[in-house]
Amino acid sequence: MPATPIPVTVLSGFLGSGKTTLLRHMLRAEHGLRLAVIENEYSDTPIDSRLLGDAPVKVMTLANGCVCCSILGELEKALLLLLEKRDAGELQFDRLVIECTGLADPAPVAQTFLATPELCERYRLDGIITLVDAVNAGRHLQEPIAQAQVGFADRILLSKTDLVDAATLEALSARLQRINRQAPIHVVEHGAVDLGELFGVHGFELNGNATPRLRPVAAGKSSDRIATLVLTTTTPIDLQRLSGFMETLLHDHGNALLRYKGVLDIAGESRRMVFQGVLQLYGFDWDEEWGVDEARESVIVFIGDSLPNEAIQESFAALTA
Ligand SMILES: Nc1nc2c(ncn2[C@@H]2O[C@H](COP(=O)(O)OP(=O)(O)OP(=O)(O)O)[C@@H](O)[C@H]2O)c(=O)[nH]1
Repeated sequence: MPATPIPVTVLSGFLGSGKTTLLRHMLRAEHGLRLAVIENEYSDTPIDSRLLGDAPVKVMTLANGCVCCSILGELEKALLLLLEKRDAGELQFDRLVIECTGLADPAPVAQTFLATPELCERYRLDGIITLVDAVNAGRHLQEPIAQAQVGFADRILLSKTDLVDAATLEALSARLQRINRQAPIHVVEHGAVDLGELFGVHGFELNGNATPRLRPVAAGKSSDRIATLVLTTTTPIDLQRLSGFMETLLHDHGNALLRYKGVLDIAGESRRMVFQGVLQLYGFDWDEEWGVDEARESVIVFIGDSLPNEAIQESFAALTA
């Protein structure tokens, strides 16, 4: 029987946003999970300098049974090494957390799990968690990469909220929610947060989880590069025309579509169609049937980078015209 894939959480967030602080909390928390952590960066924190030597990958088992792995360079090598050691009974862990560097785009890390066959079988990308530093967010979010980190997230965590007033926090939450209307926002206090909110996200699975859940946003227009675009219609959509629409969109803007999810009412079909994707990688499937009295509605949510919203809305409207 194939082994159950190991769930993987990618931890992203701009420089100094509290990733290491959260990791420490994760490694200390009494959750009963055996975590493996990959620190995908070179930094001067004590844990790293102890781990890094000449070897590209160093693995250390912590006192509580968690595994900490530090790499210089290739993530794939570290992932395969962890599997090898786990299969040989040298390491035990049932969940993996990968800390990205503050300046990194989390997409390549996520794509490693979606596009590398040996890794897809043994690991399951569970979710991307992005930390946002409430004190420095104004400055950080001027950087497109910091906005992209928010755009890719399944969960957004706000750190250092103890240092800002309620109005600042509210304005920041509204801004983040406009960038990414799908991800719930949680406060993390010096790394402390309910881990139940962060693990078991199933953010990249189609069945039961592709239906977009839109968070309410305050009125106002987004001035950020990364923003959420929502397309809806109550008219059933022709499957072929939909395929054409998606193909064109992916061809023209594939690299700008950070995350997207949809549930669709397809003409002549009693089941709902669900799909989701990251950049050019996407999958779709037929899901449950629509209920007899259920109001059918197609909803697609794109979190995109500088998308021509009006043009996309027009071509979508033309599908059912
Ligand atoms: N006041 C306050 N400080 C915090 C909080 N979370 C983290 N910090 C502090 O913020 C600083 C940066 O935290 P780190 O956990 O090192 O951040 P990081 O994202 O790992 O940083 P890099 O790896 O350099 O990108 C540290 O001094 C933490 O103690 C918080 O909720 N409140």
